[in-house]
Amino acid sequence: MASTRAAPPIKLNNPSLWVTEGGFINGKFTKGTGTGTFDVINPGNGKVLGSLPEMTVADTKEAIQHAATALKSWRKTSEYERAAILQKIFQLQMDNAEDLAQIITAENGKPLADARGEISYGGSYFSWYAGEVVRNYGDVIPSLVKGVQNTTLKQPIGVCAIITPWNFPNAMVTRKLAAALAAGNTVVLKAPSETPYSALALAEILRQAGVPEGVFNVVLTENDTPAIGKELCENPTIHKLSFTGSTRVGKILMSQASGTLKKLSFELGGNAPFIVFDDADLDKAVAGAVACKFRSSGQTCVCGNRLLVQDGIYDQFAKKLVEAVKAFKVGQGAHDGITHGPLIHQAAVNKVQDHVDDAVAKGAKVLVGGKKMSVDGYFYEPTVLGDVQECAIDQEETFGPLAPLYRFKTEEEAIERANDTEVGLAGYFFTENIARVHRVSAALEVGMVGVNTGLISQAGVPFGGVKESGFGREGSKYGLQDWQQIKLVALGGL
Ligand SMILES: NC(=O)c1ccc[n+]([C@@H]2O[C@H](COP(=O)([O-])OP(=O)(O)OC[C@H]3O[C@@H](n4cnc5c(N)ncnc54)[C@H](O)[C@@H]3O)[C@@H](O)[C@H]2O)c1
Ligand SMILES: O=CCCC(=O)O
Repeated sequence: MASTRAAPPIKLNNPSLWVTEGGFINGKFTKGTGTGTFDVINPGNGKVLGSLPEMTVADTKEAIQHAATALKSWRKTSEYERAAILQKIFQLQMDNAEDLAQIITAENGKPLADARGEISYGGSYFSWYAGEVVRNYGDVIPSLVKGVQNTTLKQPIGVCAIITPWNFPNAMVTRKLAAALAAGNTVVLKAPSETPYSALALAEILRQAGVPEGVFNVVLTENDTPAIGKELCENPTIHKLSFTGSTRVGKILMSQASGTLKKLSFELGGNAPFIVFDDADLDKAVAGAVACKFRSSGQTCVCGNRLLVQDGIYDQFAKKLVEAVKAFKVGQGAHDGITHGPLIHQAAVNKVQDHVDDAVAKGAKVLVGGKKMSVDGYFYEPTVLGDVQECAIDQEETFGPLAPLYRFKTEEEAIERANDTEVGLAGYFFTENIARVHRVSAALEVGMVGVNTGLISQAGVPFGGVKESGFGREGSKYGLQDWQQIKLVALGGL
């Protein structure tokens, strides 16, 4: 399979995971019918890591047709057969964990320790859904009418499209794909142009695991993203689109998908409040802020975006957070001892700078950081701003290593400010008061709440948002339902 490939630019134990031909259609890696290539950049040094072929709308249509053909037999496989394949994919992902992590770090920039964590996290969706799908029981529903038995069938939706972002090059795909395949669907993935090599490595893992041809397909593009996205939205053979990315793009896709009334699942942008009450355990709150705000250098959709800190604990929290941030080791993710890596590209660095400049112009103080780093690659100093007033961050996700501290006085004020945003993905708060735990958990307008923890994601829990953060849930038993149709069978004449 790998004989005509260029050697990987990074050291891999299993070089077959570095795919260079192009996308993956009907079980084969292919360049497709496009002309030209796009470059993939290592954000840790700004250098080109490799180039991959631009694929086309025609290639996307072909992938959809193969997925439709493959659906005919894949949907008839038993839950036990699909569970066995998912378990095999999990095992292969774990067997190749180090290589897959190296690929993530090379194209996304995150430190190797984080990339290794992503591979376990991403892999866990396959093992979790392997277990869940064989316990996917139906219903027998009491009948109002004599002689009728009501039962439900849970069936696959059909051919599904997946579009994912670059920030978790493996896990954002696997969280959708594992549930989609478990439910008996076939899939066409449009991979992010920043991190396509991880998506292709996953395709190779699925190929090695014996996933039948056409069940999983990958198309690649940078230039034709809007056209290929439109095809995935408008093609009548596709019955579901699952998208993770920005709210801006989510709105475009939703309007494009309306012509065929596709089922949609959207995991969109966030603007998470991170609230520290006076009665919080200070050390837990600081550790939570470091994990939540600075994970992946602030580039996760569930990162705290606004740190609301109560007056009585504000000064101690600010001091300890600044000390913790000063201890970060920022650099190329592949280098030893690095705790925080680069941002994905220059535009991301510029956005952090814009948010810092805007907040400072409106009265905020720089407590640490506050500047781009003058090194190769796309680095911004991990930053804490104090006494932040009304500014752009209130309504915009920074998606970078910037912790803005806002002071507040009362619980009511904190909740009102936390909810004063159009989006509602995650929210966090720290308190040792049990009544407050229940009150504030109920009051936050978000899909996920972390109480006394900055990390909430696991395969077994429902991940998703409210308001303009999207709809649908991934992971957990709800995540499987999102990839199924419920069909009533009313059997009469009994
Ligand atoms: N809720 C979640 O689970 C979650 C997870 C990760 C990231 N995100 C969000 O994603 C955003 C960051 O990622 P991004 O900047 O890459 O987002 P983005 O919306 O620009 O891109 C996401 C994906 O959509 C594709 N895309 C862009 N324009 C498109 C179009 N017109 N048609 C079809 N596809 C298109 C991109 O190529 C990429 O594959 C943040 O807002 C973040 O919060 C959300
Ligand atoms: O960036 C979004 C996903 C992050 C996670 O799954 O924890």
